Amino acid sequence: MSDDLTSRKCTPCQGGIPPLGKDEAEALLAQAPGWLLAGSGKRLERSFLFKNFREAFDFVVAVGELAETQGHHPDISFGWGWATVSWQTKKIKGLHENDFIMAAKTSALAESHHP
Ligand SMILES: C[C@H](O)[C@H](O)[C@H]1CNC2=NC(N)=NC(=O)C2=N1
Repeated sequence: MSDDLTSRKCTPCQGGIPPLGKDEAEALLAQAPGWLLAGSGKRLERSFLFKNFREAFDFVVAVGELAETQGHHPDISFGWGWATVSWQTKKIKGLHENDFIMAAKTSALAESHHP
């Protein structure tokens, strides 16, 4: 991997470290308002509501662009006026602090998409 910060990818995405335990994940959840642990504590999920399809779609595109810049990618489902975003570090089949950072960034994007 390059030294260039702009080209670095999520370190936990390379695997080889343990996922967060339930207690650790629950503690971090306090800093991620609105997010819930799903999949027996292996995923972080939140649903967002929007005024229409376009706003939901634009939000999904913005989260996708964020994912590409960060090298860490969510599972997203969406439809007319809603989107559900799920974060997990797939390489470790569970959660890492990075997922909580991405969740916080996702929430900030949602706020800017329905002012
Ligand atoms: C090489 C590449 O960076 C990795 O495969 C990344 C890509 N994006 C990823 N995203 C997520 N959510 N989990 C991963 O383990 C992951 N791995």
